[in-house]
Amino acid sequence: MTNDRLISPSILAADFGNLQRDIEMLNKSEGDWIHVDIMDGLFVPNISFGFPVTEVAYKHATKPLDVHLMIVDPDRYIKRFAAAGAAGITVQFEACPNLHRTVQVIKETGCRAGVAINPHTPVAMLVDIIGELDLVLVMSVNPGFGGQHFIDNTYKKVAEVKKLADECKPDLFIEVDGGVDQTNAGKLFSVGANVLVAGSAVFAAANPSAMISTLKHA
Ligand SMILES: O=C(CO)[C@H](O)[C@H](O)COP(=O)(O)O
Ligand SMILES: [Co+2]
Repeated sequence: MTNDRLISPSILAADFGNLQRDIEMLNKSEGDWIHVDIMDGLFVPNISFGFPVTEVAYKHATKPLDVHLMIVDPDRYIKRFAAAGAAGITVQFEACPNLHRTVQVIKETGCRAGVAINPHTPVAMLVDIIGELDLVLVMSVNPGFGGQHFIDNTYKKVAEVKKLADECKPDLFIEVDGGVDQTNAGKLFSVGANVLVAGSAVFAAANPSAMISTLKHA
């Protein structure tokens, strides 16, 4: 497995009536992680799901769960998502007034620690914490819903994260989430992303597994 072109399909777009089937499809695909989107109706204007669905995903998955917390005050729930099976936990920069502490709490659980930045948040806000992180997630839509249109300014932001990472954190995972499909995946990898999340592009495809391969080799 190469480490520079990972795909993290989002189960937000899966068929929840057939979640086990969809996760088994992901297990057999070229996907690397399984992205789990947690929305609380406060940080974002939508509610997705919580611990029971995460536990079901963990029960059936043979791949690491990449948990994306779009919730206010995430410190309250980090340990519970770790116990539910997360391999990595990403919090939103905008939801964390004491971000170093939050990152420390994630690391104490043994999970990979990630921070996501919304489309309006400058990459420069991460300068004083990037050395502590395992992953930076550049949101390429405003979080809260699947199936949104990719924001083109993301390419510039990914290149900025890559430049920072080259200076102080060369093994950083640089992930992009929102509106990722076969029209932008290749360019995202070329500007420095090494993990792409895809929900709609995968699960709306006639052959989701083949779409994962298309994105991985874009
Ligand atoms: O975090 C998210 C939304 O806030 C999702 O991970 C993202 O939207 C994936 O869905 P799609 O590929 O359909 O845009
Ligand atoms: Co997400």
